[in-house]
Amino acid sequence: MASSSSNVASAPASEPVRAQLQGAEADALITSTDPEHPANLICELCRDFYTLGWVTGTGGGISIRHGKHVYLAPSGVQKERIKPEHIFVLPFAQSSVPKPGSQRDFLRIPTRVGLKESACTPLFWNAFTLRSAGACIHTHSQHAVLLTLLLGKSAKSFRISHQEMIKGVRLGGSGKTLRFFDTLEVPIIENTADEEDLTEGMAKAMEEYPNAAAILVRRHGVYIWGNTWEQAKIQAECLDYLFEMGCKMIQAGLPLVGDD
Ligand SMILES: CSCCC(=O)C(=O)COP(=O)(O)O
Ligand SMILES: [Zn+2]
Repeated sequence: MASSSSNVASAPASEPVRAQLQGAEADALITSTDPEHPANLICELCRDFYTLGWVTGTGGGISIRHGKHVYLAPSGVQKERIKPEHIFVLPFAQSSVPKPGSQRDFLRIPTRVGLKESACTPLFWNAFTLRSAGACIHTHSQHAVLLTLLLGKSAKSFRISHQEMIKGVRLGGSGKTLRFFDTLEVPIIENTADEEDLTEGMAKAMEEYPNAAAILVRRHGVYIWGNTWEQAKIQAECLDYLFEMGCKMIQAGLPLVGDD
């Protein structure tokens, strides 16, 4: 991996090219003093997620859909170090799911030379198109990964009930919040050699489990979405808590469903 893509701090800058290729419109999409602007938020949230162990070692991240655009971090970079000028912006209105790299000319600015969009782009797109999500989070949380291992190879989903934190999770990720007596179910799909090859499996699981608020990927992590970045974050926190609880309950020999 080139040093420019392994550490965003060393991404090359090129002022003459910048003048040619970076128009005011392009600048406006990623430059804002508003901390709630998606380009600023993604950087802040990635730092927070890093401290939780969700996006260490470059993997994982968050994408936010804002109006006609989708904001994404670069691939293979230290997510806790990205700056707004490294954020990619893709048009949301398009017929097909974008493959990383395919949209590179949409908003090319020199701070992104040597960088490409997150490999999770087509998976984030599943959440935007199949659930009308406003944000999608991908974590490599050890709670998610260990849970998929403790449940065993044949487990197609994680089910849990009678936990207060279930009430922070929404039906299908974007509907009404679940209630204490509801059973939460999160499908599990098998990992693939490359992130983007998970796209079809994730879409299939989302269709088979319309009430699921997330998709676990065995030995890899989880994709979680919400109507807004705030809702996606709340659900990611509640689900991660439930994944951790699930691991501990399995290890303690306690049933996950029921109140025995
Ligand atoms: C050690 S990360 C392996 C690739 C991965 O799982 C991932 O989520 C990559 O995301 P990126 O945004 O860096 O393309
Ligand atoms: Zn990943």
